This record gives sequence, structure tokens and C-alpha cells, in this order.
Amino acid sequence: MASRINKPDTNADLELRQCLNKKQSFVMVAGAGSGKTTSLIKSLQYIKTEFGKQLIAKRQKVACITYTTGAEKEIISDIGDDEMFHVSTIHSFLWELIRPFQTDIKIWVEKKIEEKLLELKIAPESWTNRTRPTTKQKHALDLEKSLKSKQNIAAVQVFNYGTGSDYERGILGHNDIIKMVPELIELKPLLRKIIVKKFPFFFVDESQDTLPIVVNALLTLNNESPHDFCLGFFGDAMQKIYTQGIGEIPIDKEWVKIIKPENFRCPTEVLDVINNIRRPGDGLEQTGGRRFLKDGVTEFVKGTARIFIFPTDEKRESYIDKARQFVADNNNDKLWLSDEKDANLKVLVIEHRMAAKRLGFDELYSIFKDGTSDSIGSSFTEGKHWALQPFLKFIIPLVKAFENEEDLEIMDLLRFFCPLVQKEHLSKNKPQAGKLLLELKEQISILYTLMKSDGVTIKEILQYVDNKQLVTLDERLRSSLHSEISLTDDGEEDEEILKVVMEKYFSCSTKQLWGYQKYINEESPFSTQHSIKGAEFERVIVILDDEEGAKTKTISYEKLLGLKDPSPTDLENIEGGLDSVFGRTRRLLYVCCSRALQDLVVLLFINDVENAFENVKKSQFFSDDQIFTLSRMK
Ligand SMILES: Nc1ncnc2c1ncn2[C@@H]1O[C@H](COP(=O)(O)OP(=O)(O)OP(=O)(O)O)[C@@H](O)[C@H]1O
Repeated sequence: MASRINKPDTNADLELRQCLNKKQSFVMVAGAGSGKTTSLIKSLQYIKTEFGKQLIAKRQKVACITYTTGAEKEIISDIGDDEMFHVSTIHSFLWELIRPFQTDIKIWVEKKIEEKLLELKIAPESWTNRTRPTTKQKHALDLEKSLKSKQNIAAVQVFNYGTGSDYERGILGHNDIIKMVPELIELKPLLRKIIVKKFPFFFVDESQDTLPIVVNALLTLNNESPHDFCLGFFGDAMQKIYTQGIGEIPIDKEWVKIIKPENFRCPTEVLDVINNIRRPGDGLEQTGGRRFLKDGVTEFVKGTARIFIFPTDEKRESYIDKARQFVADNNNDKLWLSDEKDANLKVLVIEHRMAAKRLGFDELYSIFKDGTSDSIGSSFTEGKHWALQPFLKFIIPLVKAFENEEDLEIMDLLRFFCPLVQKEHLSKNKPQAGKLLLELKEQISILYTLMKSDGVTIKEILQYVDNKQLVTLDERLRSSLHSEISLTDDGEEDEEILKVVMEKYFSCSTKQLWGYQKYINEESPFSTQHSIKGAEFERVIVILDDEEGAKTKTISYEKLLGLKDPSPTDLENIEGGLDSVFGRTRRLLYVCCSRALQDLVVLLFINDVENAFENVKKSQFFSDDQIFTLSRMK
């Protein structure tokens, strides 16, 4: 992504600097592509130049909270990895803040266990004769587990942050951190003083999706020290795509509200579309668009925007290809046919499952996602589940390096993961270096053949690398591989669910892992619609397919386009002035379409194409000449 730091100043940047000079808290609210993140980055640079020496002398830092690790990396790449800036996602930041307060953490955890016990003790009061036996069994297990936690918590010396909480092992999960730290900030004046002193400038990007408890804790910090603390929120309520996000920041009149009316990202054809999508939402209309200088004169990029309406039959993939070919031909742009990173093309799907199907890891996806727990499911989609680590970190990179004859890479991987080449092993066993290397080479070659063969299971590969000691497997993986002891994952895991997952995982074909690795490493063009916040791509395809994304019940493109009637709950929500499927879907579509730097393609899959054609026309998101069906592509 291009650097943002040297973009020309806008009025908003000048206003923002006034706020920084006066330590005046502010919100910057503006539409997609208006340069909010750019203003944030430029303000970091300004702080460094104007207040850098002071901050260093007082050992103070600027806090900058991003929504994703991708955004964190982007900001760091622009401003440099300077100690003065603490750029991080909210969970890691909150953990860094609270980590030294181990006594407070322990008291909070003890209270949490007590609350859970109380909840479990009163739960049977609401049972009826229709309460299922499984509910009762789960309740008994949970009660036993919580009583055990209560007994053992005193012995825990140190708490750490991990995936999924396991209090007895001193591990706090994401949910604990996001609840605990704001609670402690509200409760502890000393903690507030320390934070405000350490971080006199505190910025939050994508503030609309920040949890209300976090925003409120930050507002409490601001009240603590309104003259020495500059809190800044950068966001857009129309881009709130997570139900729990706060949306608009509740500020009083003391705050400065900075507006950015322009859009700098989207070409004019795309800008028209996103303005049309947004208009019924809050009416905000952006001006300008992506621009360039020609002979000293500013010109706007026109770009293209089209919507294709296709039937929901088994030929979906060929229709996607058809649309890409059509755009490639009409725009005279071969990159529309490429899946390579250089093409800067993104296909935005509603669920990871749709990407899994297209990349050939749908079975693996189903094993970890269907009927499992939230923590198993999300660690799979984040590429963090322990059972998958040997493949993601070692086996697949090793096999790829072998295929590409990258000997240095092979040696690096072995040095890092293979116990046979570790110093302790070498000094203890004194193997003949030449012989050992030959053996390893032979084993890697066999591993390569196995990984490329049909019908080889994941279990067979894991057994092979374990037997040959090519890598040290996680204990949980080894024990389940050898069916030795019962599986235990983090505290929130259900042992039975995990057992089923592992059984299916072991008998799954290794073929499924290739597409998965590609997806996790962001080497495929697919992303989910919820994960591309803040990003931008030259070519964007947004897939609207309620049938395929049926599991995502909170979003319905068919309802938004008037192709399906609202449910009684939808009507209740609208009447009650609550957020509804219409608002949520409109915002998600707005976020997705506003990622395009050059060309936008929306693909709508629907049963009745002709009826949809009329409704899409009525929606006025696209002009009539931008709407295509198979018969209108000739
Ligand atoms: N002042 C400017 N002049 C020219 N280009 C700019 C300017 N400000 C931002 N841009 C460019 O506009 C694009 C959008 O900027 P940025 O990502 O900062 O917007 P944003 O408001 O944070 O977007 P979103 O809310 O959609 O995530 C980027 O490509 C950026 O380089």
C-alpha cells in the first residue's frame, strides 16, 4: 500500500494540529476514503517533530489503537518503528497496560469465578421438566470446573494473555482482557493516572467498531485530566460492521468535531455508487475522488463500476470468470484475469466458507467450524489453532522450499524446528554431520512426495514427522496422535468436541491444507467482507449471495435490494428505531464497495434474475448502463 505520510494537507489536518497543540480532545468523523487514517499518520509525524523531545525526556508515548494487525503494520511502515509510538490492536494494548498489575488481575479473576459460580448455582431455578438432559450434564461439568478453578486459583503466580482463557494455568483470553481492563480503569484512579501520564496523546482508529466499554473507559481517562490528555477518535458510524461496536462516539460540546468532506480513494464512477448506497443511510455525500496531477492540473480518475446479476445455480464459478473476462475485455486490463498478488484484485465473500470452497479446503473448514466451539472455530479462521501449526509453520514451508530448491530456507526451517539439529542434541549425540544431513534430505524428499500424493492423511504426515523427529510436536497433538491420554485444550474447550474435531482432522486429506495455507498467508485473492476494513485494492469484486452465505443471518443483500420481504423481527426493529438487517447490510456493502481504487464489480447471485434486474435498477445504486445480466453481456 502506498505511503500516506506525505499526502497533501487538508483543512482537517490543520484543524487537527490545532487540537494537538492545545491538547484538545477531538473526533474526526468522515466517510470512507476521506483520509482519516492518513490524517492520523500525519498527526503522529507532527507530534514527533513538535513534541518529540519533550515526550522522550518524560518517557511518554503516543498510543495509537488500530482495528487489525494489518492496519498496525501499515501505520508502523509509514511512521517507522519508533519507540515514541505505541501502535497496536486494542487487545494487545490493553494487556500491555494491565500486565504489571498482577494483584489486581488476580482479584478480578477470583471475582469472575465467584460470579460464574453464582450464575451456575441459580441456573437450575429456571429449569422446567422440558430442560434437556444435555443441558443438565453440561451444567454439572461447568459447576465442577468452576469449583476446581476456585480451589486452585490461589496457587497461580502469574497471569498471561493467550487464546481462550484457562484461569488455573494463568491464561486470560481475548474476552477477559476486553472486559477486565476497562473495568479496572473505571475502578482504579491510580491506573488512570499512570495511563494518562504515560500516554498524553491517545488515538483510536476505526472508532465506530470499538466496544462501548472501551470507549467509556477512555472517556473516563479524558475526564481525569482534560488539559493534559489529548484523546482522538477517527471513525465513521456508517462503517460500523460489528454489532457490538459503539457507532458514533458520545461526546459533549467541549470536544472538537473535525469533518473531512472529500473522498481521495475512489474513482468517480465508484464514488457515485458509494454515495448512492450511503444516501438513504445518513445522507452524507462525499465529493472529489481519487486524483492525479497532469501538467500541474488536478484530474480525477474515472474508473469503472458494474453490477452483474447471475442465477444461483451450480455454475457460479464460471459466471465469476465470465464477469472477470468481460471487465478485462471492456477495460482492456488483463490483470482482471489474474489471481497473483500484483494484480491487486480482491474477491470479498461474506463467509470464510465461501473462500474455503473455492480454494479447496471446505472439508477442513467444516471439521473446525461446524458444530464446534467459538474458540476452535475462530482459532481456525485466524490460522492459530495448535493442531494446524506444524503444517503452517514448518511442513508446508519446508515442502515448498524443497520444491523450489531453496537450500538456505530449508536449513533455516530445520534450525528453528528440527530437534536433531539443535545444539544440545548435537553435542550430546555427536552425529556425523554429513550423514545426518543426507538422512534429513532423504526424509524431506519423502515428506515432499507424501504431501503431494493423493489419499495421504494428515495423521500419516504427522506420524512421519514425529517418528523421524523432524519437528517437535505440541504435546496436545502428540498425545492425541498416539491416543495416549485425554485431550485438554484451553479451559473453555469441550473435551468431547475437541476429540471429534481431532479424529476428523487426522483422517482428512493433506490436499486440504494447501488452499488453507494460501488463504491464511493472504496469498489468495479472497477475503471476508468483514475483514477488509481500512484496506484498499485496485480491483474489487464484492459477492452478494444470500443462499451461499445463509449462515450469516444478520446480513441480507436480498432484503436490502427489496428481493425478499422483511421478517417480523426486522419490522419490529425498524419500528423500534433499532439497528436492523437493512442498516447492517447497507453499511457492509458501503464498506466493501468503497475499497476500490480503480474498478468495482458487484456480483449478485439470485434465483430470479429478471426480477432482480428491475429491483437493482430501482435501488439506484448503479446507473442503468452499469447493470448486467448474462443476456446483457453480449
Ligand atoms: N490529502 C490527500 N491527498 C491525496 N490522497 C489522499 C489524501 N488523504 C488520503 N489520501 C489517499 O486516500 C486513500 C484513503 O485514505 P485513508 O485510508 O486514510 O482513508 P480513511 O478515511 O481512513 O478510509 P476508510 O474509512 O475507508 O478506511 C489512501 O489511498 C490515501 O493515500
